[in-house]
Amino acid sequence: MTENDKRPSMVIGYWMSDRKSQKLNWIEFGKVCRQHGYELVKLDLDKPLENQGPFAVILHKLTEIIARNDEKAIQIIDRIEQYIKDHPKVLIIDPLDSVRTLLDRYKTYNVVLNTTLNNIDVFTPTFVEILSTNVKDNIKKLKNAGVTFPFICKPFVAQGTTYCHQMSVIFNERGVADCKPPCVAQSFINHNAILYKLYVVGDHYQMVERPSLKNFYASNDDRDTITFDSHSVSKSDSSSELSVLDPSESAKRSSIDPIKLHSIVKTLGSYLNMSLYGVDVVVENDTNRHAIIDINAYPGYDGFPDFFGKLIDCVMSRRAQSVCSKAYFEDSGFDTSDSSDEKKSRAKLNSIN
Ligand SMILES: Nc1ncnc2c1ncn2[C@@H]1O[C@H](COP(=O)(O)OP(=O)(O)OP(=O)(O)O)[C@@H](O)[C@H]1O
Ligand SMILES: O=P(O)(O)O[C@H]1[C@H](OP(=O)(O)O)[C@@H](OP(=O)(O)O)[C@@H](O)[C@@H](O)[C@@H]1OP(=O)(O)O
Ligand SMILES: [Mg+2]
Ligand SMILES: [Mg+2]
Repeated sequence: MTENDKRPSMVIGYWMSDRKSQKLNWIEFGKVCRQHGYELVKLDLDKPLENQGPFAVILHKLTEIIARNDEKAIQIIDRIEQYIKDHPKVLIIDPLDSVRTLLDRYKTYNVVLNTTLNNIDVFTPTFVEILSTNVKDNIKKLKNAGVTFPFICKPFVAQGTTYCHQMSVIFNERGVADCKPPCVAQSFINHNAILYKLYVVGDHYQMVERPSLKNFYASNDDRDTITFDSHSVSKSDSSSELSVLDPSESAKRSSIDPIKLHSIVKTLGSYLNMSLYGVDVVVENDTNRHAIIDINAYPGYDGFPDFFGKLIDCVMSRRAQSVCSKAYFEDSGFDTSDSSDEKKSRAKLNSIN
């Protein structure tokens, strides 16, 4: 055993679905954690966390549990929130309230609307919430909000359910009957079928290009509603016919502005209070304005180089920040030496080693 092996570790409690951990090859992250003095332990959501810790960090993708909202799911989330309340020094990536905001498309678009990003030509397309099935009322609502045809209809819940990626493009008043409330109606932005995905891990980010929906025009106003699953359009291997530009259209490439992307990350990180998220951006034809059309908690990170290296870096820098935060000082009576939780954690791991 080397000196390094004997170094006491902090415990990172994590939870994500087995499907997600397989996709990310999560076992490898355990090795990266060890190299940095952390131990990775999967949370058993059916048992009290008190007996599983103490944890220095809780790292999670709980979107599907939060979105489920049934009795068992509520109990699980309550348990986690109670643990965090009882252990204010635990770092949670990301805070559950912040994730809840992102699970609600309407709230998310409102956050973007209220940032300073508008000053640099980054915007969220005009949107309105549709809560009723009354077509007449909905037409009025859309008009008042300034949502124009064609528009895209997206389920309120943004992640974690089977239906949350089922969308429709609506071309006329007749099509308004196809809105499936509760949903958000959002003006369609023509962008030559190119989507830019901005993946964020703390202070690091990476942009990847993806296929997207083709251009649709107000002059297509007699068309029937198009329904689609977003995961069949904008994955790296998608080849949907909805992404094929009409032959008359030039496939002129939009120019994505790296300075705008940088500002998006810097601005949204603090407004959202999130470390692990993805932002979908399209560049409007002709105007070159950058539209934020979607924000995802803990996205796929497909194509993100050295994801685990950046993730542990994010954990460590967020810990350093939280150690310096007011809460820490208040709670520890200005004693910046080991917290009792950390001592217990070390003792436990030393006894295992
Ligand atoms: N306002 C818009 N204007 C034009 N195209 C849009 C708009 N909003 C969404 N799209 C298209 O629809 C697709 C799905 O929309 P969105 O990203 O909101 O769905 P999602 O299910 O949340 O996606 P993800 O899998 O990234 O979470 C986008 O990838 C893009 O091609
Ligand atoms: O399917 P992928 O791996 O790509 O990841 C997708 C991820 O699915 P997973 O995390 O469950 O795998 C989705 O989460 P849920 O809606 O399912 O909660 C959502 O965040 C998408 O935006 C991600 O797509 P991306 O934005 O990265 O293209
Ligand atoms: Mg998206
Ligand atoms: Mg999304």
